[in-house]
Amino acid sequence: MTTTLTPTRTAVAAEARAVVKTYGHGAVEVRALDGADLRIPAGQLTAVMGPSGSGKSTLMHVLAGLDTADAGQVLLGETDLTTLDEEARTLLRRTRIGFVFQSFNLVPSLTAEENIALPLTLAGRKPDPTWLARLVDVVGLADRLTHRPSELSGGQQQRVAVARALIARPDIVFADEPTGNLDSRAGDAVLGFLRHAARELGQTVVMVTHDPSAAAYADRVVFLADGRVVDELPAPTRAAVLATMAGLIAAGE
Ligand SMILES: Nc1ncnc2c1ncn2[C@@H]1O[C@H](COP(=O)(O)OP(=O)(O)OP(=O)(O)O)[C@@H](O)[C@H]1O
Repeated sequence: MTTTLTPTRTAVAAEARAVVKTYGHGAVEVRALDGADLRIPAGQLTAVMGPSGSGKSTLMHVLAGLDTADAGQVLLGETDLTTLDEEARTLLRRTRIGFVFQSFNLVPSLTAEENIALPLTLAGRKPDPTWLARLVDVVGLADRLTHRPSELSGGQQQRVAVARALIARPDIVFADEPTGNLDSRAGDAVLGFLRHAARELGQTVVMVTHDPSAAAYADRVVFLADGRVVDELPAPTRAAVLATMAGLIAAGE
C-alpha cells in the first residue's frame, strides 16, 4: 500500500503573480509594478518596504482591489481579482478586506463604538458582541467607547481604526503607513495590536511602511525596488531592515 504524503504548507491569503501596472502613456509612461511576485501567508503580519517610488502603494492598491493590474494575476484566497468587474471588486473590498490608513479616517459624528461597528452597520449587520468586546479589550478602548474622535488622542483614534478594520473578520487587513501620524509610543501600541491581531487572532495583516522600527514588528518584511519584490527578511530586526534598505537605496543611485 502506498501512502500519499501531503506537504504541510502555510495557507496563502493573497498573492500577486507577475503583476504589471503602468501609469500614463508614451514618454510619460511609468511602470509602477514590473512583474511583481508576492505571497502573503495567512495569519501573519507582513511589512512592505522599499525606496520611494518602488511601487509599495500601487502593489497594495492592486492586492486590495482598489486598482486593477494591466497584466498578471492577483489572488485573494481562491478569488482571482483580475477576473472581477468594478462592482464585484467593490463588494469584495466591503466584505473581505479591512483598511487602516495613516489619517485614521474615522467619522467625526460617530462614537468610537459606532465607528468600530461601521463596516457591519453599512452592510445592515450588527457586531457579534463577544468579538466586539474582545477587540475593544485588545485595543484598550473599553473606557473610551462613547467618545467621539475629537475627544480621543491620535493613538486612540488609530486603535479605533484598527478595531474597525477587524470587526467584520476580513480575510486580510491592509494598513498604509498606520503609524505615520503618531508619536513613537502611540505607534508602538498600534503596531503591537497589529502583531497581536496576527499572532493571537489569526488575522492576516499587510502593512506598508517607511519606518524600519515599524517593520521590525512584522513576521516578515518584503522589499520592493523598481516595481518588483527583490528581497525579504523573515523575523526582521530593525538593524537588518535598515541594512537591507541601505543596500537597495545604494543600488538605485
Ligand atoms: N496615479 C498615478 N499616476 C501616475 N503615476 C503614478 C500614479 N501612482 C503612482 N505613480 C508612479 O508609480 C511609481 C510607484 O508609485 P507608488 O506610489 O506605488 O510608490 P511607493 O513605493 O508607494 O512610493 P512612496 O514610498 O514614495 O509612497 C512612482 O514612480 C509614482 O510616481
